[in-house]
Amino acid sequence: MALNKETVLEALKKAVGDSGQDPVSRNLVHALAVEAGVVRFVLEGAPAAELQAMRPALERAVRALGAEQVTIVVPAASGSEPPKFGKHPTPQAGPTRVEGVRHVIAVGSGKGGVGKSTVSANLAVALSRLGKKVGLLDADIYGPSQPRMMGINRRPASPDGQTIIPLESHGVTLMSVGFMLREDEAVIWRGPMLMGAMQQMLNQVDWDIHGPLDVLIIDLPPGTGDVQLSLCQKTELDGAIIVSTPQDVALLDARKAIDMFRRLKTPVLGLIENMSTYICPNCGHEAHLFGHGGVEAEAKALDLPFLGALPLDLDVRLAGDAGTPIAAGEGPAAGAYAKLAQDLIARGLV
Ligand SMILES: Nc1ncnc2c1ncn2[C@@H]1O[C@H](COP(=O)(O)OP(=O)(O)OP(=O)(O)O)[C@@H](O)[C@H]1O
Repeated sequence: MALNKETVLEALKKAVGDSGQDPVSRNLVHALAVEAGVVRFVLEGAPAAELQAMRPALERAVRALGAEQVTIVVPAASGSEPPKFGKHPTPQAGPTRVEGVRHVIAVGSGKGGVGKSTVSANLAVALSRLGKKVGLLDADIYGPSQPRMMGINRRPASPDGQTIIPLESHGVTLMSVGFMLREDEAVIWRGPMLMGAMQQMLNQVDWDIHGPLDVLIIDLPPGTGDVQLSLCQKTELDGAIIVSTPQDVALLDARKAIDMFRRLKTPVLGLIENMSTYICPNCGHEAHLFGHGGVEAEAKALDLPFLGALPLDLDVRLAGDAGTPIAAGEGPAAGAYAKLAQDLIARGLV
């Protein structure tokens, strides 16, 4: 059966049995996105325990349609009174600096699922291991994955109801839009509220709670939407790093993202090729599942730095799913991230 929004919604309707109770009719399914075998949506509007209970059946139903990756975001349950989050943006003349942060680097991609969040998390951890003070802001509103990848998901405290105290994981100061979502806050998915939420995450979070950060890495949503626009216009960025796989279809979208950053006068610091080579763990044979070298060639053509190639490695996914980025350990993938981090430092970007 085809994989598209209609077939996904049909499958979700039938996934939990009783048609009167199906999550689509109950309006629990929000921000559904279906793209190249990847299905994402937010499940909210009922008690978190109930949503968590129905999640496996929904995932199974979508996978049965042939989806390769299914991301179902159930907003974190609220603890004590949370900081007020998601408001209209306050007017601001031009781009402002993020206080307590020396460098701000956005990590973007044209296409979804190319590993932008994986690269952001691992780069943050690798830089931290090299002694840098690192912050990571997960601004991927359509599928915040840092709570899972960094192995932490709870609502940050706000002693005064204004300042948001970021969390800490694997030596990285962390804030995710995923920490802040509650059942009644779907409004932040829309234009002006979204800009307000971005402003809050940059300006209300106490980023330098443990001293000034050397770098804040921002994990953007894929594509060229409101978040990117708002960020580039309102925040002084050092630049953006673009992650792509070597496939033509991913490169095509990467080009669009680069074009957007250039038009917004945000320097593109370089390109990273993810899922570059695959070494068979059994026989050592090297294969190029998504092609090879395409991103380096693209960087050359666009006269941009090529920052490195990262292997396709099952352990990278397993580590991300388990909440400890591979860069926190040892081995070839961790080494590749350490090299990337060293290179950014050598270029004076961090
Ligand atoms: N080099 C790699 N080797 C193996 N698996 C990888 C690699 N990079 C990413 N992955 C896996 O691919 C999937 C997608 O990665 P990730 O979520 O980082 O992509 P993304 O570009 O941030 O996606 P999104 O569009 O959802 O924001 C994840 O399951 C991740 O663990």
